[in-house]
Amino acid sequence: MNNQAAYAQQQDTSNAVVTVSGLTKAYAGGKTVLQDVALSISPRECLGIVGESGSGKSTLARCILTLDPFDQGELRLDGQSIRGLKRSELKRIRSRLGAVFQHPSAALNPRLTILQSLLEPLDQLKYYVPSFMAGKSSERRDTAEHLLEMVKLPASYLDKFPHQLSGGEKQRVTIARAISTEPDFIVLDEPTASLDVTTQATILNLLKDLQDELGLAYLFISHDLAAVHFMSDRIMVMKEGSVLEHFPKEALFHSDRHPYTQSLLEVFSTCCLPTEPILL
Ligand SMILES: Nc1ncnc2c1ncn2[C@@H]1O[C@H](COP(=O)(O)OP(=O)(O)OP(=O)(O)O)[C@@H](O)[C@H]1O
Repeated sequence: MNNQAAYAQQQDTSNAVVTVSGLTKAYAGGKTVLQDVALSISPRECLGIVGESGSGKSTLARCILTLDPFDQGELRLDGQSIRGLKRSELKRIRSRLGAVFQHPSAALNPRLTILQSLLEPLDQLKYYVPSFMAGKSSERRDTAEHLLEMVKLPASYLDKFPHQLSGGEKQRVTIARAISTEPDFIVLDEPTASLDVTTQATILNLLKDLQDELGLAYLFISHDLAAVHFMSDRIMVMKEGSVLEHFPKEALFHSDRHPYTQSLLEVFSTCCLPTEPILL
């Protein structure tokens, strides 16, 4: 057994919020984009995924979010296999998942106020009262105000439209929306890639604080190796749809890393990392 297989086998998957095994997918008429992918994510844990463009990171995220079908393998969310689930069961499971993507402008309907956008997911769960509002007001506006407070935006933003917010503020709104239904697990697919460096750091810190406060598990996808190192407990490297290696984050800079991982580090340090591996 190689180190990689031994490390994967050490993961305790008994209470994992997400478990993927043997996941394989090809787009219609195209080549295989995911090949025998396996991973698990425990409660309160962050798994970082890195790999060059086109290596299948976002496709994997979409499969885990049940937004894309896959051809082979198994996906378990909160211990339950999604295979053969009824629509109502899938809807309930989906409400336990959150997602934050690269472009907040694309994620927010320009014609809706921040109040309307924020409450879209909760509106779909008709009788659900989030625990953070238990014993408090059941007014929608109060719930939305509380969500904005959690991402450090003032209540006055509720009546604004997305074009009146900066990129970082819009991303805070999408984060507030992602946590509104109290998911256990959130996919963060390049959540800071469209933001300037200072805003990137504040958003990453916010995501870390929310993870601690709410006990969230994350799947964090990024080309920014410093950000992945900062956010993640474990790191998985993907190449051409397969998992190349998988290690605790402390081992990112070890000399026995796969040559491909070392080449990612080299490219990153040349373009983005002049002195220190961690910017935050
Ligand atoms: N809807 C689609 N139809 C067909 N092929 C697709 C589709 N979406 C992605 N692909 C292909 O699947 C492969 C993996 O794409 P994916 O977006 O998952 O990679 P990625 O690692 O997330 O890339 P990036 O870092 O650039 O976001 C690529 O070859 C891409 O062209």
